[in-house]
Amino acid sequence: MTKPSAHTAPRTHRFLALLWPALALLACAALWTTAVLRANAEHRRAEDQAFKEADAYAEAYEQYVTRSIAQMDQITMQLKHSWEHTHKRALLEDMRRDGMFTDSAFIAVSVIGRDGRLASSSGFKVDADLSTAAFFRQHRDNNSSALRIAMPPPELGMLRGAVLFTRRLDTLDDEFDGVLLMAVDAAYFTSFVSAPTLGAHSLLALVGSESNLRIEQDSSGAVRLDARSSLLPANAERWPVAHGVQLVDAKPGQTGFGDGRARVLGWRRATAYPVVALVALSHEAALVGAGAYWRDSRTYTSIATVVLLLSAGVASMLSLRAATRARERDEVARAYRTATESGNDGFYMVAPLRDRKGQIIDFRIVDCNERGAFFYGMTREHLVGSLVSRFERGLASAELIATYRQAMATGFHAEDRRMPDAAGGDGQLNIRWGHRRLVRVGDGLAVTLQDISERKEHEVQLARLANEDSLTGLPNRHWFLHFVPTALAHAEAHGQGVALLFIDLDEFKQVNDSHGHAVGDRLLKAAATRLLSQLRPSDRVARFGGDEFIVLLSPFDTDEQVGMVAQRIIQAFNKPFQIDQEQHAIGASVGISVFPRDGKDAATLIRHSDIAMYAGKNEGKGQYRFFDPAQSNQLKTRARLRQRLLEAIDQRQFVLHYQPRVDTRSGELLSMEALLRWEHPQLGMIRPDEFIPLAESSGLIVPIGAIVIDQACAQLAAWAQAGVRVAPVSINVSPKQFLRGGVRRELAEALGRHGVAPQLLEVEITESAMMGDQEEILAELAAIRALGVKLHVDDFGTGYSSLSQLQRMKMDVLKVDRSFTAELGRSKEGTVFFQAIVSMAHALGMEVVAEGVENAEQLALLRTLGCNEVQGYLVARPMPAEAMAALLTQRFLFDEKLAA
Ligand SMILES: Nc1nc2c(ncn2[C@@H]2O[C@@H]3COP(=O)(O)O[C@H]4[C@@H](O)[C@H](n5cnc6c(=O)[nH]c(N)nc65)O[C@@H]4COP(=O)(O)O[C@H]3[C@H]2O)c(=O)[nH]1
Repeated sequence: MTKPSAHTAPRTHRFLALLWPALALLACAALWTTAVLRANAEHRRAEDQAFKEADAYAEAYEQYVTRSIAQMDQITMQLKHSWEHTHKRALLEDMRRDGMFTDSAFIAVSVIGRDGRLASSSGFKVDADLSTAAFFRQHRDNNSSALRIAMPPPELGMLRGAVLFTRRLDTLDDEFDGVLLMAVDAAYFTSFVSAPTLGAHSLLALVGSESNLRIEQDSSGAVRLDARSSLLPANAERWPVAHGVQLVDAKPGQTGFGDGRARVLGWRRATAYPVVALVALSHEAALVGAGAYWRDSRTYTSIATVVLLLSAGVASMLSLRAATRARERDEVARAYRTATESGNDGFYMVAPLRDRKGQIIDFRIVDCNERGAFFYGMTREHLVGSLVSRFERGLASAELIATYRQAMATGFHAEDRRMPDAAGGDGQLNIRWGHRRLVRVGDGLAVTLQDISERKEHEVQLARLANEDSLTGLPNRHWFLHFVPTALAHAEAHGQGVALLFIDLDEFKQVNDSHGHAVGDRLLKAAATRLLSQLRPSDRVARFGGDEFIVLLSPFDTDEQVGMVAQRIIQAFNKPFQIDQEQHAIGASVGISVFPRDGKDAATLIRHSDIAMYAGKNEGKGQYRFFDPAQSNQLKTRARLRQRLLEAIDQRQFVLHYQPRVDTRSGELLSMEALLRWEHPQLGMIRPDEFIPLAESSGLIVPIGAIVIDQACAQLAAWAQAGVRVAPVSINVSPKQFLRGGVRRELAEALGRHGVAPQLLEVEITESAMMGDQEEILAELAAIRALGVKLHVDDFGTGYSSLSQLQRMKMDVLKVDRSFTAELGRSKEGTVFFQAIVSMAHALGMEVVAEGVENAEQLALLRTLGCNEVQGYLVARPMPAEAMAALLTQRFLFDEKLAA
C-alpha cells in the first residue's frame, strides 16, 4: 500500500480549485440545453394544439354555416313554391303576419318580378329597377333554381350588412318569373361562438367560393363585410383545398392577414353550398403558455446557473485556501523538520481522520524527522503514513488520541508524558519520558517530542530523596503530608475510618544527649524496624522528625482495635534496645486521632494526635491516649506560650535579676548569680520555672541563652562604666546550649564586645547535664575554662555524679542544692552529708556555695562546716541591676545580727 504523502495535499486542493468551476460550467450547459429543448417542445406542442383547435373550430363552423344555409335553402324553396302557385302579392306580408320571418335576422324577404321591380316584400320597399343587378341577370339568364348566396348589389344599398339569398322563380311553363330574395343579417352567420371564445386576435370568416361573399368577425365581435376592410388574406389561394390548416405568418399583403398578425388558419369548404368557413386563431395567443413556460424555465435556469457558479466559485476559493494552507503546513513541516533534524527533538506532523459526522477518530503521521522515528524504533519511511492507533498501544493510544483531539480544539497543548513500554508495532521505544508540545497548524498538528528521560529520572530520584528519611529509610514528613489527604479521600469514598498514631520515644533525648548522636541514630533505626514489625503491610509509617513517628491505620473497625495496635507498639518499645553491648530503655508514648471524628484534614488530625500524645506523656510515659478536645486546651496554652516566647526573644522582653553570694563569715559580696526574668508587657513578670522547661524542650533556650550571656556582659560593662565596684556574675547555661555547641565562642564574643574580663564571668551547669561522658560537652567546658571563666556545678546533690568525676572535669565551684541546705539543722544526716561534701570538695580544690540559705541557724551551721559562700533569701532575694549596684557599693551585706 502506498502511504499518502503530505506533499500531495496541496496538488489535490489545486486540482479541486479547477474542477469545481469546470463541473459547474458543465452542469450549467446541461441545464440550459434541457431548458431550451423543453421550451421548444412546449412551443411545438402549443402550435400543434393551435392547429388542432383551428381545424376543429373550422369544421364545427362549416357545419353551423351549412345548417344555417340549409335553413335558408329550405325557406326559400317553400316560398318559391308558394309564390309560383299563388302569385299572391300579399303572400309575404301574410306569411309574416302568420309568424314567419319574425327572427330579427331576417331583414327582408321579397319577390322581384320578371321586370326587375319589387312584386311583393316583407320588411323593405324599393322602387328601383333591379333587372340590371348581377343576381337578377344571373337568375334570369340561367334556368337553375339553385340558391344563390351573395352580398347585396349596389342597387340594394339599404341591405348593407345582410347576406342575400336569391332563388329563380319560374312560371308553370318554367319561364323566368322573377327572383325570390331573402336578406339575412350577416352577423347571423358569425354568431357561431361568442367573440372572445376563440381568444384574442382570432377571426371567424365565411367566404363565398363563387361569389363576393365575405363575412368576418374579429375577437372584439366586430363584423366586417367588405373586401377593403377585410383582415383575411385577399388571396384565396390560401385555402385551395376542401379543408386544411396552415400558419399564416406575419406578412401583411395578399398572402398575409390585413393587420400583419400571424395566425393559424383552419378552413372547411361546405360540400352543399359554395361557401368556405374559416377560423383563424392568434398564433401569439396560442404560444402564450409556451412563452410563459420558457420565461419561467429561463428564470429558474438562470437562478440555478448563478447558484452553481457562485457555489463553484466558493468551493474553488476554499480549495485554493486549503491548498495555501496545505502548502503552508508543508512549509511549516519542512521548516520544523529542518530545524529539528539536527537537534535532539523528535518532530511529527499529524493529520486527523474523521468519521462521517466529522468526529476525529484517529490521526495519521504525515511527516516526521529521523529523530522522531528513532524514538519509536522505526525509520522515517516506516513511520510516515502510520495511524497513531497502530503505533501506540491500547490505552496509551486512546489517551494520545484524546490529547491530540484536545490540542486540535484548543490549538496548543504541552505535557510531560511517560511513554509506554513498547511501540505498537512491537518495536522497542527509545524514549522513556517525553516532553510533548502540540501546535495546531491548519487542519493538523505539529508535534515536537523531547527526550526528558534523564531529567525525569533525576526528578524521580529527587522526589524519592525528598520523600524518604535517609536515616531509617521510612517515608518522611514531606511524603506523609502529601499522602494523608489522598488516603483520607479514599477512606471517605469507601466509607472507611483512618486512625493516626503519633509516637514519641520517651527517653530518647536522654540517650542521645548522654551517648551521642551516633548511638541516637542507631537507636532510631532500630526503633523504626521494631515499629514496622508491629504493623500490617497496608499500614503506613513515616518518621515525622527527631524521635517522632506517625502510623496511619486504614481501614480499621473499632477504637479498641486501634488501641490494641497502640498497646502493641508500646509494649514492643518497652523492651530495651541493645546497641553496642549496652541496653537502652526508651519506651514510647502514643497519641491517636481518628478520621473523621477528630478532624477532617491531615493538619488537624496530626495536631490532635500530637496533643493526645503529649496529654498521655504528661500523665506518665509509656501510654496511649485517644484525642479528647479537653487535651487540646492545655496544649493550646503551651502553643501560645511558645508563640509568646518567640515574640519575647524578638522584642527582647528578658531582663536579668541578680542574687548576691557572700562570704560565709564576713558577709562580703563576692559574686552574684544572674537569674532570668521575663517582663511580659501584659502579663507582668514571669518566673523562669514557668517558661524555662518549655524553652528547653522547644530549643528556644539556645537564643534565650545567648541573650543572657550578652546582657550579663553588658551589665558588667555598665556597672564598670558607672564606677561601681563589680563582682563576678555567674550565668546559667542549659545543657541544650552545650549540645548545640558554640557556647565558648558566644562567651568570648560577648566578653570581647563589651570589654569585660573573663574572670568576671562564671558559668553554672547543672549536675544532671554532665552525666555520662559526653566528649563534646567536656571539650566545650575545657575551652570555656581556658578562657578564664570559672565553672560552677549547679544543683549539686540532685544528680549522681561523683566528686572525682567533677574534679576530672575541672569544676571550680560546687553549688549545693538548696534541698540539702534546707536539711541543715533539721536532721543529723543533713548536716553530716553537707560536711562530707564540703570537706571532699575542698580536698579536690573546689569551693562550696550553699544555695537557698534562708535563716541564721543555717548560716551558723555553714560557718562551722567551712562552707565558702552562701546565697539565699537570708542575704538577699534576686533583684534588678540597679538595686544590685547599691549592694555592690555596700559590699558587706550582713547586718549586726548575722555578723560573726
Ligand atoms: N526557696 C528559695 N529559693 C531561693 C533562695 N535563694 C534563691 N532561690 C531561688 O533559687 C533559684 C536559684 O537558681 P537555680 O538553682 O540556678 O535555678 C534556676 C535555674 O535553673 C533556672 N534559671 C534561672 N535563670 C536562668 C538562666 O539564665 N538560664 C538558664 N538556663 N536557667 C536559668 O531557673 C531556676 C529557677 O530560678 P529562680 O526562679 O530565679 O530561682 C532561683 C532563686 O530565686 C532561697 O533562700 N530559698
